[in-house]
Amino acid sequence: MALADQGGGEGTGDIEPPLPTTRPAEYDQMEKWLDEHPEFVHDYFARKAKRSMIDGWLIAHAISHSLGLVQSANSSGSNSRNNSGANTPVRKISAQEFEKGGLVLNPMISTVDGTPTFLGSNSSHSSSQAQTTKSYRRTKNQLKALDEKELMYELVMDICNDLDVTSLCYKILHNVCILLHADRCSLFLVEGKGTNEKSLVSKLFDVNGETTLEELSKVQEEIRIPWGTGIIGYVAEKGEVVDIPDAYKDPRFNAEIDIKMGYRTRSILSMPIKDSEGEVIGVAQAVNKISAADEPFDEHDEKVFGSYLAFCGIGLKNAQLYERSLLENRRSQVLLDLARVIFEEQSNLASLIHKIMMHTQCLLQCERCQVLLVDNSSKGIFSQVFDMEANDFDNSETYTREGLTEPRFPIHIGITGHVATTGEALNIPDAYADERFDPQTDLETGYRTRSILCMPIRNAHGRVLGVAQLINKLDGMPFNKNDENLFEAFAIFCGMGINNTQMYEVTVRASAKQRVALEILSYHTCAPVEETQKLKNAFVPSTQHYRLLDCGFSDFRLDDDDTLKATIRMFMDLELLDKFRIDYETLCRWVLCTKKNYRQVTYHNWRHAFNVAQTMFWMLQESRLGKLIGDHEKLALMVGCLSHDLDHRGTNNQFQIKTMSPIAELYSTSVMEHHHFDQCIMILSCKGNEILSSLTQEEYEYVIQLIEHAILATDLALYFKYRNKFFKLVDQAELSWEADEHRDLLRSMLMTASDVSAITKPWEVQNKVADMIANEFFEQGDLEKTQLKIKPMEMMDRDKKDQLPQMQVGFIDSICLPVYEAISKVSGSLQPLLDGCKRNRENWSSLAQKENTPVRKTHQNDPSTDDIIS
Ligand SMILES: Nc1nc2c(ncn2[C@@H]2O[C@@H]3COP(=O)(O)O[C@H]3[C@H]2O)c(=O)[nH]1
Ligand SMILES: [Zn+2]
Repeated sequence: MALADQGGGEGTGDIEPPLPTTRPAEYDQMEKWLDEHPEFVHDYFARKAKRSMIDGWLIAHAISHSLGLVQSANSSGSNSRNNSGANTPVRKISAQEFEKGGLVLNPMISTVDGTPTFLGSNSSHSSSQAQTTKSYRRTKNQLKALDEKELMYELVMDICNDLDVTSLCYKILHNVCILLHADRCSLFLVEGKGTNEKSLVSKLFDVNGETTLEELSKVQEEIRIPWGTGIIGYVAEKGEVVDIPDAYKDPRFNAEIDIKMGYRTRSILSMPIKDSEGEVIGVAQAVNKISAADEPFDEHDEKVFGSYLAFCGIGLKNAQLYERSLLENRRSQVLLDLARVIFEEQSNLASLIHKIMMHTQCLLQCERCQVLLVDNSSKGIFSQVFDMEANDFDNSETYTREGLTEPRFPIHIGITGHVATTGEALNIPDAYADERFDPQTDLETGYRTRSILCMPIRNAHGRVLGVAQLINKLDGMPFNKNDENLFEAFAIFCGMGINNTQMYEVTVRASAKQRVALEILSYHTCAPVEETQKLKNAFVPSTQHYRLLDCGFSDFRLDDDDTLKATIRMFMDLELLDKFRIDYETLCRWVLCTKKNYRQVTYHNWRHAFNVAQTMFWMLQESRLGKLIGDHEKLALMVGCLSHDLDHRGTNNQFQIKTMSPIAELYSTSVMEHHHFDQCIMILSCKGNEILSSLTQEEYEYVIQLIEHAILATDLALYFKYRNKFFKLVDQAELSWEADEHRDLLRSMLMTASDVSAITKPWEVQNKVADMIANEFFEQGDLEKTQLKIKPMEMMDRDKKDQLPQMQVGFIDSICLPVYEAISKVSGSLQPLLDGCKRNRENWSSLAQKENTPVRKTHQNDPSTDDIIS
């Protein structure tokens, strides 16, 4: 292979400038040099060859003998890239390959449950491993010495293993000459089976015992005989033998061929060749029996001929099946190649269609190939029209790939319109004879449309996306069944490719829109400058002042500004600003922004987040945990607490799922918690809010991972999942500070302990907070009743309000006491939380007794309760 022949493929889209038409002398020198240095060529190719070059090579070598379309490197001395098909290796395949022997390949698409599929059921023959074998053949004289039985045996053996149709036909004729002592023999094969246009085509004509196959193939012209015409047509149609002693006396005999060949036909013995099912697949004809007295063929000859052709029929059928399986294989290669191109090009519709058209044009060899896309918004018109002519291959500079957007024309006109509206494929041999054809464009352009093959392009759901149309086959014939089959497969690939590309374009747009939305959002999320400056300049009172280290702390006395300053105070006391080089103004902005991103819901608002952070602060400062928990962990826990319910909507995870909210579409478990974390990240990455910006990349990733873990841990479902492991470790005194998993578990438990810490507060505080929680639950319950028309769980049912005390006892028993008991065992200084929780249990319990209803272990997230939401 000459490298110059294959260079610069179109396959990957990188078009190289065309080389000059006359090949400069240095090219020849260079090529000579390359020929002499194969190692260099190999090395160069291995290092530098582009994908397109390799594809070109593969295609050229996979189907290298396609009807003269392969440009030989040294043919006419010109560079092949300037010939038709420049830049594209696909030019080297032609649909005519598939016409070989007049075979119609099976349709490529079968239908499974109404869905088109390429997986055919006709693969039985294609798995054939058979090869054409070159066995030893006896000479003519050796054969003549055999008796008739032996001869028949030899001649049958001679053909039984040959799977090449041409060589097999040659052998058959050669042997028939010997068997029948005939001067010449011919063989015709049936074409167009299953159609109304069956005919007989000469495979080999006038073979005598002497001519070789090579000699014959050089001179033979194809002779096509219409079905039922002449002697051959008669034999095929009737399936009968015809024995004619004197041809010139038979009206079916056509003397023209004798005149052309300068030959005199006397006797003829013509016989059908049938396959194993008795169907005529060809006709063999022996001419002029060689005998001393010019006797014609006799009954005995008929018998011998008949017996031999019975075997030939089977052999021929096998060879045809084998040939077809090879072609099907080759066709699969072509389609695979197209599939690769299509799936490589997902981003640009125009370029994708250009590539598809190029492949189609190359394979189906027609003058024009068009793809018309249906307008998505106004279904009655084609929005884009792509048009490629055969000579566009030669004018790649002038050819524009962009689809013409003007003029838009209505779908209801002409052939394309018919296909787009009905979804029906059309194969029109003569456009002007079809009333649906609109000759207007021909009139305007002077072009003459003859044959048209037009197919709908559909997406996976069967919606017509557009229409693909081929005009005028280059060989002047109408489009045939094979063209239809191939083109249908192309249309399916087109549909997939166009669909993918359109989806990709939609996704790109959606993503751009989302980015715009995020930009706007982050502008509004951010704290206003004045507020940041005010907070930055404000005096931050001490921990004592805010009683932040008071276990019974409550935010009730504090106004919003105080909650902000108290938050900053906690960061200061934990020395997080110094340790993580957090810019003070950035911290102020971040705290403000975090607060702003809590909604004004009844319970899950900023105040809740602030209280949770305070409990965490208290635990980190007051207990021995503070010494064991690392600074990065402390930072993550504080950021985690403040962010853990960001953008809460006052409704729980189950509600998101039941209402199919967009958040539930994003996540299937810990739905809201994932959203809280996403919001946290969004704020942390907002300009001016980057409190973690001084961390190294590694530290940053670690802290973010800890924050995520902390926020997700506030999903009580996860608390239930992991707590037993933790309780066991604590009970068996096996909790180890060295083990990452143990630390993870501990941090999770601390998050839960902080999250539900209102339950540990003095009674007035707990009572008020419980009321807030209950009210938020009732609000969700109201929504469930009114919007979802479902019965809410008791805890959320306003009508069951009176049951609050026993439900609080249930909540304490199932969730709170176990966690406080466990963490008090880890650090004795956390005991006040447990004590507070127990005191509140007493209070709720005595209230429940007053209500005189049994205490129920009820909580939405406790799997041990009956009321767990399904
Ligand atoms: N029944 C009840 N549930 C509570 C109480 N305090 C907290 N919770 C629940 O515990 C959950 C902890 O995580 P969230 O803050 O998301 O939501 C909280 C409520 O669902 C309470 O006093 N009573
Ligand atoms: Zn919470």
